[in-house]
Amino acid sequence: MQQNIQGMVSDIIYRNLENSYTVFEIICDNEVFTAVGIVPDIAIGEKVSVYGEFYVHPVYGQQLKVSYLEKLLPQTKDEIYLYLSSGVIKGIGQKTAKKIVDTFGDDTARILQQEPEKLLSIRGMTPEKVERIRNMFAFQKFLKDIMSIFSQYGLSQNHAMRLFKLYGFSAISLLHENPYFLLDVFPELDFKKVDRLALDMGVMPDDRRRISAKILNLLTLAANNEGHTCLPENKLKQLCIRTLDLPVEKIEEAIEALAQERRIVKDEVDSQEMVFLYGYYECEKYIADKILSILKEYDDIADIDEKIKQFEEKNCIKFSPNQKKAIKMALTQGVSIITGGPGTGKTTIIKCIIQIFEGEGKKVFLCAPTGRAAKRMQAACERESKTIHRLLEMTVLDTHVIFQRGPNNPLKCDVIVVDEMSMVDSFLMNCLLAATKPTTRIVLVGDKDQLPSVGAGNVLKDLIKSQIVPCATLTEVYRQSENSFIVLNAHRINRGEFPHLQRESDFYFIQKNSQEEILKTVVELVTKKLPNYLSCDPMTDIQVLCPSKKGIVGMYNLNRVLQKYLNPPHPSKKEYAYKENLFRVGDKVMQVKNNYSLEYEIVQGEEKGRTSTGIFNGDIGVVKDIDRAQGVLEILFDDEKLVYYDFSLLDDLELAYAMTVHKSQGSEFRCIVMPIVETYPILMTRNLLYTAVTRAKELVVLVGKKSALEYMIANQKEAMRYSALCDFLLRGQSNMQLQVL
Ligand SMILES: Nc1ncnc2c1ncn2[C@@H]1O[C@H](COP(=O)(O)OP(=O)(O)OP(=O)(O)O)[C@@H](O)[C@H]1O
Repeated sequence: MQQNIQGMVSDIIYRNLENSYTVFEIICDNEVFTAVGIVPDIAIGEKVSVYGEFYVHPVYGQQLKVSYLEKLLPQTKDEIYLYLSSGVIKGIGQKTAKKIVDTFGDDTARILQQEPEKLLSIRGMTPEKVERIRNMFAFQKFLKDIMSIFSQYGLSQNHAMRLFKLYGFSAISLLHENPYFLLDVFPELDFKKVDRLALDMGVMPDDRRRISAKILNLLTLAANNEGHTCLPENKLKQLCIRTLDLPVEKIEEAIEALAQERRIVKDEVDSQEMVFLYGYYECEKYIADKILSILKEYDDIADIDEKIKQFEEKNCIKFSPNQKKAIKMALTQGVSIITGGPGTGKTTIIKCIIQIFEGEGKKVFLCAPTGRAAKRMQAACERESKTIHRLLEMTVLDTHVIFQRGPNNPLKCDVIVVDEMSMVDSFLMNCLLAATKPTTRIVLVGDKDQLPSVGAGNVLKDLIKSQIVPCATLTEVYRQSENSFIVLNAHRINRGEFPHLQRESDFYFIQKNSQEEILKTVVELVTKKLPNYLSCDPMTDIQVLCPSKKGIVGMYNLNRVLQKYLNPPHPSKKEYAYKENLFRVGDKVMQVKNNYSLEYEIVQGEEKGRTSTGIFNGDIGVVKDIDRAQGVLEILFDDEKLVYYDFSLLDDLELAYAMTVHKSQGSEFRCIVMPIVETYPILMTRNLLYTAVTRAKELVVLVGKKSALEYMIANQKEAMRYSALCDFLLRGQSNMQLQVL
């Protein structure tokens, strides 16, 4: 229940300067309350009125979670003196404060708020100080005005303050001009809340701004949450009608107007009228056009068969005809795709291709979408491999990501090999191709049956589906030893067959029916049995992968329980509690959002001392230290990158004893343990199970219900993605053929 407390700020325990997250104490009727929240700048001694809910924090006890803080500006002479002399305004101390109240007496409050320029008559006051006073009062008024609107609609003070940072005082007039601009700035806001606000502000239900905002918001959420680069127009219209309750003609008019303004694009894909956000349309169109323009056959490498033979002899290997075909294709085509499941020889083929290209004096660049995948590629190929972001020399300017490599400064190489292509989304593919010279050959390698990219688009599958880009599909499995069932079972699962189970193997299924039993078994395995069985460190070598985040055996609960066993509290281990998470020195953690500007220093190996930026979604680290005074966690990512991780970023960090299968893409672990439970059908799919199983190098243990496992293997329904790349490729090719005729 919302409570209101009015009192004086008596202590500021912590304040994050970047996001204004503050822990502070308020005295009210001789009682001290601890309050936390994102609030405006406050000083000890200030009078405030705070609104929020009390809750009991597991470590710090009862706290008020502040949803709105209003400064109660001083009114009387004495209050103003106390307030100004507290140092709340830079450059004004006790002496000046006294002069101000002595000069203006009971009129001081009015002068400060309405005519601060009159303060210039006081010795020591400068125009800058007057400006600071004016701004401070204006900011308080701004917050009061905006919160008087926001608070009725469940919109937070945090959003109000972020708006101020972006637009200053003009945020209010922008809000009045078009309340829906809030959704452009914060697409994650609930449309219904903003809509209620707008309607109450006088926007008519059939106002074009309202309909346009809904259309853009639906397309943005479809891309961010489900990976669609476009939506069928009919579906979009229905979704709009359902929320807005307006006739279809009104929605059609808004779609046309948005298309005229080039904020969206309408185009027919696969005989269906689709609607795109302009950016995604451009991305997919560019990818298709660029691919078509670099698709060509090269004949500059002589005696390919002989060169492959030399590689075979040197590496004591005999390539299958299919593998040889894949190698020749990559050596002679402008763009090519090599796809196959685990152990089908993709890495071996990449090595052969690189050696032959390099033997011809060609410069080859290797890259992958994630740091861990790039590292694995580097180790396997014994050559430098970078993340695509690093290859493109990414920098950040005012929170905008900029790639130094692009059409005017392309990558200087003859060949680019991209591994783990299934994880590359439309945006990244677009940027990579933009930085590729027309004469650079591109070899795309990946497993098409893995989960698709987190970001919008369906790049690898669309490229394959088009049948325009030469593609080799590897099916024979080479990595097998007598007792190894991981690879064998991954392929069985991929074919829809139940895994082969036998004692003394590296693939186990432990049947447990209730969620409580599954939880108990997973915890026992990770903390006791498997570390003994594999002689390994459960922190680094064993990874629990969950289909879902919630529930008894969901990621959140498993993390809480496993932390208790694997990194229990100790007086020597510093802790910091943030929202539902408690971070402790020694914890295994994971970054869950791309942060392009986060700085790190390499502290191990050849590159020791190098500094750079960028910690990405899925990167795993260990908390090395916690400095509450500075508000930072020291985290070592990927065993080598040391980051001073500001508390303001903690929304992007999770415990990683357990992680979702989606987050594990592109990573490998010695052992994976996976609870198998009945959950949402969309999370009980064959390719989710397949992705999980293929993460393990030495041991797979599935724990749960047999019927749930059978359901997953049978459920081929992948989350469907709307994208247009395949269609654009086909269309582009037929246009080119028409031009030739
Ligand atoms: N033609 C072949 N004959 C014998 N062994 C082979 C052949 N091709 C590949 N191998 C071997 O099979 C194993 C798996 O190959 P590789 O690592 O290249 O597969 P992969 O597709 O990259 O697997 P993953 O995706 O799991 O990394 C390696 O030990 C490799 O030496």
